[in-house]
Amino acid sequence: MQLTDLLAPHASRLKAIPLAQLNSNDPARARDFALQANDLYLNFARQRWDREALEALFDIATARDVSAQLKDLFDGKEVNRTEKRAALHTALRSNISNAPAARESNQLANATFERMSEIVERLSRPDIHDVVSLGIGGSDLGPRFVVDAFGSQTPTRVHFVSNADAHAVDRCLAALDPAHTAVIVMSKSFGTQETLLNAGVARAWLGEYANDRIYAVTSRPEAAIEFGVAPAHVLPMWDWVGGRYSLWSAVGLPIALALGMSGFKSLLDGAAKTDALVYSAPLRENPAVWHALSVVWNTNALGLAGHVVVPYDERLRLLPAYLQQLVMESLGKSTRFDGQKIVDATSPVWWGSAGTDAQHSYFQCLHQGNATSNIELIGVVHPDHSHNDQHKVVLANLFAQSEALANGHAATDPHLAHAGDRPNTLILMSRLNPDSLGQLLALYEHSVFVQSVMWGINAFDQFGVELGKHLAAGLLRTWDDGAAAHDPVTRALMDEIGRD
Ligand SMILES: O=P(O)(O)OC[C@H]1O[C@H](O)[C@H](O)[C@@H](O)[C@@H]1O
Repeated sequence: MQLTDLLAPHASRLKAIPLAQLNSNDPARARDFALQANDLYLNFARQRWDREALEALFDIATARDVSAQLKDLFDGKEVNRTEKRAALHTALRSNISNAPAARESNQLANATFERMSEIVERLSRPDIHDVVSLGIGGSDLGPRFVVDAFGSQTPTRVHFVSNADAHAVDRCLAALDPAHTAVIVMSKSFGTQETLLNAGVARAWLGEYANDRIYAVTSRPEAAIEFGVAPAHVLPMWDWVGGRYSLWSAVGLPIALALGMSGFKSLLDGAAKTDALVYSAPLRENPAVWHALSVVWNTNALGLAGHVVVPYDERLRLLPAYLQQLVMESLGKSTRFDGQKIVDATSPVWWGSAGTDAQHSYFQCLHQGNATSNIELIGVVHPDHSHNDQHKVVLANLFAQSEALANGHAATDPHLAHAGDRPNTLILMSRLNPDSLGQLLALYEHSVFVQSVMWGINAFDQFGVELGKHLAAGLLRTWDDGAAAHDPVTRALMDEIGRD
């Protein structure tokens, strides 16, 4: 049976009760619908659900075998069924599972960690001032986000270039000196167009320094060596780590360079704390399951097609971009494992940006537009600056927005009325540091996996990104004859650029 049908009786009951009333009728929700997950606090009381609806959701999660599937994930079973592989990103930071595949992967990860340490040390020499990381998607978004969050804690300045548009690489290199710069080419496949193009530009720019200064992280070392990377400069990736789950692997090298190995290790340790909790907690106490069920509820019971993430901390400004790939490349699918079409709606569109800036932009629409989105508000209790009064303003805004979205405001003038009933989740962390960030990111990863189980999706393939790449390659092959083989609109576009 479809989720929409299973949840429909609860949805119609709850759509008739204002969210403010749900909380005033049952004030204990404020505590009972909250969980502590190590240093993270999650509150789901402003979700438009009640105890009965939650029971139904947990029953569905039980029927869909969420606990067993989570165990399979950690044990290294072939959860990536279309590509017949494990997805063992948890083994990059935890050794919870005793399954041989998980153990073996954990050992490889530990050995790679040692090699990363050596490379970090080698690149910390005084004549290297800057390191440029070239990668895209999963080989860029995670490290870029974490390095942006904490800045460089070491003398090494780390830069990122991802886009095929060469303005990006030019702009980055123009500010650097080849005599004092190293380059890391990050590509699991070592076949990604954007990355290889930018790597070619960087290699030429490095000139005489190229041999000594190019490093690579890839699952195809032979391709990296052929490109000109010294074998000792190549760190491994494995097919059991998906790109968007790879910041815990050697793809985290830019993080290790910016934060030091100890900072990178703290990130891994934080993720391991969430792993341990998610692995052992019963469904009803499992933060990843609660989080996943809130997304499923909003999508399949309330019909919301958007999920907005607003971190009230400038350091987390790139979190929404990171989550967009993690979530939507994992769950933006409409075919089940068994090849059947999924009739239920699947992943909402995830988007967002840092608060308080977001309040002066699209919050108007969240408050008074037709409700289309679930909203996730994230706060950090203790800042790492000394402007405590200013920090209070940030937290007051976060709390106020959550209340306004949920409870609304009655007014006789309809232009001034706020309907409320905008569901939102609150996540607080005591402090933002690599450990707590690791905890948060692992929580999102596990929530994505639980959502995938609820929808019957393989969270670890991404065939949807191939068609566009394939068409672009075909266009390039026939570029000079006006892309004759393509459709009338593409031919009109080719004519248009040909006229310039
Ligand atoms: O690491 P790479 O092989 O260069 O892949 C980089 C990215 O590109 C692909 O097209 C996928 O959509 C992403 O999942 C991947 O992270």
